[in-house]
Amino acid sequence: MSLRIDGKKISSDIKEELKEQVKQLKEEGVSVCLAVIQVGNDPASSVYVNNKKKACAYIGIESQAYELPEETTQEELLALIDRLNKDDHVNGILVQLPVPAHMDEKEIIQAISPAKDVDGFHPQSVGALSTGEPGFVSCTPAGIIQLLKRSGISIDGKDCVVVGRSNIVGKPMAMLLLRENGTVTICHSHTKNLKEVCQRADILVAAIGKPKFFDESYVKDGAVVIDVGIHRNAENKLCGDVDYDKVADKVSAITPVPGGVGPMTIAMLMNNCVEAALRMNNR
Ligand SMILES: NC(=O)C1=CN([C@@H]2O[C@H](COP(=O)(O)OP(=O)(O)OC[C@H]3O[C@@H](n4cnc5c(N)ncnc54)[C@H](OP(=O)(O)O)[C@@H]3O)[C@@H](O)[C@H]2O)C=CC1
Ligand SMILES: Nc1nc(=O)c2c([nH]1)NC[C@@H]1CN(c3ccc(C(=O)N[C@@H](CCC(=O)O)C(=O)O)cc3)C=[N+]21
Repeated sequence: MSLRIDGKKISSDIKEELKEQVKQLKEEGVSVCLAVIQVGNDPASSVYVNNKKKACAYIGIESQAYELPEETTQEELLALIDRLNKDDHVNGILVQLPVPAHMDEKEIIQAISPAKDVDGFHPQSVGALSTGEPGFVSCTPAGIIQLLKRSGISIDGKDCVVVGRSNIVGKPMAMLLLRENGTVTICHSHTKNLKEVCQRADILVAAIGKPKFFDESYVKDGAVVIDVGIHRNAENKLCGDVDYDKVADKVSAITPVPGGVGPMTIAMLMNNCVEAALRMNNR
C-alpha cells in the first residue's frame, strides 16, 4: 500500500494557518492585497484565476482582478504593472501566464517589482533562490517541498530526479531539492536513457507536460513520485504526467492529479502574499 499524498488536505491546512495569521495582522492594522492580471480569456486561465480569487477571499486577503482584453498592448500592460508597483496598498502582483503571443513575457516578468513578485519569476527572485538569499520562490516547487515535509518524507541525502527544466517548475524545483540536501539530477528532452536515470530516483518529480508518460517501468520500488503535470481530456477529466494506476502499487508515496500538486501552488501563492505584506511592513 502506498501513501496517497493528499495535496488538498495539506493545502487547506496551510490556508487555515494563513487565515489565522492574516486575522492577527489585521488586528495590528496590516492588510494583505494581491493584484491578479489576466490578459485575454483563455478558459483554463480563467479557472486558475478564479481559484486564486476564492483562496484570497477565504484567507482574508484582498484581491484586485484586472481582466484585460486580448488586444491589450504591451505598453498598456506595462503601464498597469508600473502603477501597481507604486501602489503601497498592493503587496503582490501576478500576471497569469501564458500571455497572448503578441506580448513579451520576459519583459512583463521583469517589470514586476521583486518586492511584489509573489510568483517568484523575476530574475532577482531566481538569483536569490540560487544564492540562498531571501526572495520569493516559485509556488509550484515550493508547494512540493511542503508536500514532502508535511508527509514526513525527508529529502536529505536522497537521490532526486527532476524531469523537466522550465523556469517555473523544473529549474526552481531542482534548486530547492538541492537546498534541502538532496542529490539532484535534472532531465530534459535531450537526456539519454531517461528511464534508467528515473529508476535510480528515491524522489521522482515528473514535470514534462505529457499525459500519463511515466508508467511503472520508470520507477524504483518504494520511490516517492510527485506528479506536476496537468492535462484535461475530452470528457474534462484531469490527469498528470504519471500513469497513477500503473505506478501507485510500486511506490511508497505518490501525488494524485487532481488533488496533489495543483492545490499547493495556490496555497504557496497565498503564503507569498502574506510574506510580501510582512516584508513591506518591516516585520
Ligand atoms: N500543478 C501545477 O500547479 C502546475 C502544473 N504545471 C504542469 O506541469 C507540466 C510542465 O509544465 P512546464 O514546466 O511549464 O512545461 P514546459 O513545457 O515549459 O517544460 C517541459 C519540460 O519537459 C521537458 N520534456 C518534454 N518532453 C520530454 C520528454 N519526453 N522527456 C524528457 N523531458 C521532456 C522539456 O525539455 P526541453 O527543455 O529539452 O524542451 C522541458 O524542459 C505541464 O503539464 C503543466 O500544465 C505547470 C505549472 C504549475
Ligand atoms: N503567473 C502564473 N502563475 C502560476 O502559478 C500559474 C500560471 N501563471 N499559469 C498557469 C499555471 C498552472 N497553475 C495551476 C494552479 C492551480 C492548479 C490547481 O488548483 N489544480 C487543481 C485542479 C483545478 C482544476 O479543476 O482545473 C488540482 O490539481 O487538484 C493547477 C495549476 C498555476 N500556474
